[in-house]
Amino acid sequence: MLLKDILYGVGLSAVSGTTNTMVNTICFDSRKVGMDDVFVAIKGTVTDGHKYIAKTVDAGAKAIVCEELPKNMVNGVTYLEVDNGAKALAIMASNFYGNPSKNLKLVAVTGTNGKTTVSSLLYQLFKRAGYKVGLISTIKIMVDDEQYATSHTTPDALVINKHLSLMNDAGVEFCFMEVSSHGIHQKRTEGLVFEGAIFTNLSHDHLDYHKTFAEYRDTKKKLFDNLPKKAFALSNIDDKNGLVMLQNTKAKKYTYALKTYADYRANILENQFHGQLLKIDDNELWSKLIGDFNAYNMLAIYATADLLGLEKMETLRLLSELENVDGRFQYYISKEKITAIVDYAHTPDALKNVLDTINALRTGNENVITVVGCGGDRDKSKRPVMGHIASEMSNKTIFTSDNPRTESAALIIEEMEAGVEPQNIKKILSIENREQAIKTACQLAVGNDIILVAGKGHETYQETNGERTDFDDFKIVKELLTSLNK
Ligand SMILES: CC(=O)N[C@H]1[C@@H](OP(=O)(O)OP(=O)(O)OC[C@H]2O[C@@H](n3ccc(=O)[nH]c3=O)[C@H](O)[C@@H]2O)O[C@H](CO)[C@@H](O)[C@@H]1O[C@H](C)C(=O)N[C@@H](C)C(=O)N[C@H](CCC(=O)O)C(=O)O
Ligand SMILES: Nc1ncnc2c1ncn2[C@@H]1O[C@H](COP(=O)(O)OP(=O)(O)OP(=O)(O)O)[C@@H](O)[C@H]1O
Ligand SMILES: N[C@H](CCC[C@H](N)C(=O)O)C(=O)O
Ligand SMILES: [Mg+2]
Repeated sequence: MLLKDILYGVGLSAVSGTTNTMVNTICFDSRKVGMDDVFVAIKGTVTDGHKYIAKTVDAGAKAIVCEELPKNMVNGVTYLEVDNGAKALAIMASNFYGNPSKNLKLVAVTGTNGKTTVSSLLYQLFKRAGYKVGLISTIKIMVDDEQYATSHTTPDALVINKHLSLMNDAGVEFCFMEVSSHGIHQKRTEGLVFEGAIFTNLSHDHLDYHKTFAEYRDTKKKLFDNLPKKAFALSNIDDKNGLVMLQNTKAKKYTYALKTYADYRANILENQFHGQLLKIDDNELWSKLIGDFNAYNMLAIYATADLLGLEKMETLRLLSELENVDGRFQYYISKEKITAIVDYAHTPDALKNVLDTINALRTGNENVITVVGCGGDRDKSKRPVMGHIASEMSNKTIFTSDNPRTESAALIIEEMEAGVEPQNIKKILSIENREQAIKTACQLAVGNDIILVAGKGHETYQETNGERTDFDDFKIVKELLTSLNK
């Protein structure tokens, strides 16, 4: 493709060389640069792409996009100076793939919890309504029925646009995508044209990366600030930051809530283990997904379907058919009626919500046994808080490992233990090996007890020192209960 076409809409502050030249592809990692590529230098959290410019020229790069022109420029190579490398990359990626977000209705879902649930269920609902649909989520990318693996909740701009372009080829009309705060901050979604954006909620997470809660909130808000006028901005105003998200947006504003007046409202009429009865817009609806948090998710989906033009009664009918997303309140009931629940709750708020939901469903003296850990190389400040919540809200808690990455699992567990209040200390155990921890929970459980295995949900690995070994909470807990003949 012609370099000048890739650069359309990228503000250039200095140019050396010609842009009227063909380039092969766009690259932002020097280790992957090949002949005739354009390399975009990005300042990252670990290193700075600008350090590798000379290397990429040696590897055959035909053009360099950077925030400061290097002192030594090689003849025949085009150097382009931009304000922000990450932003330039996103716009270039969009141009390179033919601005695919313009050819479908792209809806962003942001918030601390519920992004995967809301976007995956919207995908399911629109599929059931007969449309061709796309999904970009933590679990997978779907180009209608075609599945692709993914490594990020919000992938880099090249991956996003490549898959959106595949969606264009497949005739996809609607695409639902998770937009994480890392994604917004690193400008992975810059240059995308959104039809609308949904805010689910905001609570404690990623304070290692964003430093303060205000910065974390303002990063999420940017998604709404940048929406076009014709888009919709849909926000949960029961959340105390719900209105903040809408403050400066040009888009059409819509609200949803369970507890206060809003454009879209719902009530929970009945809550059972197998589902809940909701009232949305004066119509009753049976949802297979339980818990107050899923009432919010259902309402967000209903509102979005309405804003995208689906017929309300049809939406209500389809909502009642939706199935749980993998690893989100996924449960198994054993022979002895022990219920094992696997849930991706990896933030204090999610853990509290799941335990609230479980505790509200208890009918007798059954025990709740929670197995939980916290990820390594991620927000450390959530560890004691999650330790406190688990031990306070369960009869027995087993702290264990959850992707320790480069940290010591034992030290992470100690940080969780630090949050346990004196009266709860006798309720906790710490077993570093996650399989052993789950096994102990299974051994302790008797008929009607509930085992919650939290934090990894759909994940099928355990990551230690950069190595991933197979690990699947749901499979393991089910196998253990069976082998223990429970
Ligand atoms: C902290 C973080 O988000 N890091 C992301 C970031 O990497 P980075 O800033 O560390 O990059 P870096 O290593 O400093 O390198 C800077 C630049 O130099 C380049 N480089 C580097 C080395 C070299 O030899 N040559 C070279 O050119 C790199 O390609 C990069 O362009 O940019 C990379 C490319 O897009 C991402 O893959 C990487 O995600 C890492 C792996 C990650 O774990 N991210 C997680 C925390 C994340 O993004 N999570 C959110 C979900 C959060 C949620 O659930 O809410 C997500 O959206 O997935
Ligand atoms: N609307 C919600 N409000 C609060 N908690 C929720 C909500 N929806 C789901 N949860 C809880 O949070 C967990 C994670 O949900 P989900 O995977 O949908 O969130 P996410 O925002 O995609 O997370 P991530 O940031 O890791 O991608 C669930 O397993 C459940 O415990
Ligand atoms: N999207 C979340 C996933 C956390 C899941 C947990 N199992 C872990 O590995 O920490 C994050 O990047 O913080
Ligand atoms: Mg997600």
